Amino acid sequence: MSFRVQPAPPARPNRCQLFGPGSRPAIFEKMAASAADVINLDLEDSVAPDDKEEARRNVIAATHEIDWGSKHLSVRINGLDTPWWYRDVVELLENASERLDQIMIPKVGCAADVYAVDALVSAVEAAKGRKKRISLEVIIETAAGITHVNQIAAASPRLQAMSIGAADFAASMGMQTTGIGGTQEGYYMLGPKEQRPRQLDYADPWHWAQAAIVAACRTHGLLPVDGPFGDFSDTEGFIAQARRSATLGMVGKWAIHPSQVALANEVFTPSAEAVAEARAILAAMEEAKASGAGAAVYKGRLVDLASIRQAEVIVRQAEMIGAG
Ligand SMILES: CC(C)(COP(=O)(O)OP(=O)(O)OC[C@H]1O[C@@H](n2cnc3c(N)ncnc32)[C@H](O)[C@@H]1OP(=O)(O)O)[C@@H](O)C(=O)NCCC(=O)NCCSC(=O)C[C@H](O)C(=O)O
Ligand SMILES: [Mg+2]
Repeated sequence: MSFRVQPAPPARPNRCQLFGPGSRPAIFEKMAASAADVINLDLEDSVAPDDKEEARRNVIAATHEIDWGSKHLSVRINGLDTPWWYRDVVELLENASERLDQIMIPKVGCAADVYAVDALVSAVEAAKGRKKRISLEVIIETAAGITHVNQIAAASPRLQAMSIGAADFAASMGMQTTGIGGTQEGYYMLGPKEQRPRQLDYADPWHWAQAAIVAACRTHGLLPVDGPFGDFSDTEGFIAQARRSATLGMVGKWAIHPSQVALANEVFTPSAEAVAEARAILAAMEEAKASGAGAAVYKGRLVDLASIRQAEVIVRQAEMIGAG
């Protein structure tokens, strides 16, 4: 391993990020009452251009008036290619309460995008004497964003999390789909000619980008998060996508409808069985170490020092969520 020890990500639960339009204050209390670990009040793409100013006012008021409990309260600002983003930052940090935890930056294409927002946040934070240091989250949802994912992950000490935005990512990459996340019907493999017609084997078009995001996040100590799954009537599809993301190392997933919150929490909370197995592996490795061995056999399979690191991931996640 490099002499640079891999930094740990922020020790806070991030199993589900529930989104809601800033232009729809009627649902804010329901968002606050949800089981989501993170709340994303949106000023960007779920808010129509004519509603941008009112949405900003609604969100600022919500930081004063609503009890968000222990949730991580985040506001998605408009993209840096719009006339709104700088006023989003200035008015939020001049007027929102200290309850605001985070600003989410959409469509980040390079480290300089993060630097620009960090500079403006730092200036207004200092000018207003805000006590709580605002964290940042970025969305990787463009060709430029995935190309520069590593420099983006290292772009600011405020950065805590990085999400993939499947809808804009597909548009930016020119992917032939209007689906938001999950299985894409045109992305499949066929078996050998003589075995046809066989069921189609659907490959995963998001895998490479998700893995690149996880690698950049783990290298720089950020939380890697899967973004939206648009068809909120497709419970199985959501769970399948979330399980793939969890297996790749992501810590959570967005919910764009309240029905998705419990699904994300279930997938990203290690099961009691998984935690028990991880603890048993750690115990087996303790015995092996006591006898001077670096490797051991557990239930007929090899466990060694790498198994300790794998098991510790599961136990740490469970303990942080209070599930283990
Ligand atoms: C998707 C929705 C527009 C659906 O809203 P609605 O038709 O009201 O849903 P329901 O009738 O099923 O509502 C059932 C009850 O749930 C409440 N509700 C609805 N939405 C939310 C919510 N987000 N949080 C909490 N509660 C919610 C309703 O009020 C009903 O309550 P009750 O009457 O008391 O039973 C809507 O869900 C919505 O707007 N979702 C968020 C959309 C959003 O924020 N999109 C932006 C993120 S995704 C994106 O931007 C793409 C990404 O950037 C990328 O590029 O990939
Ligand atoms: Mg988007």
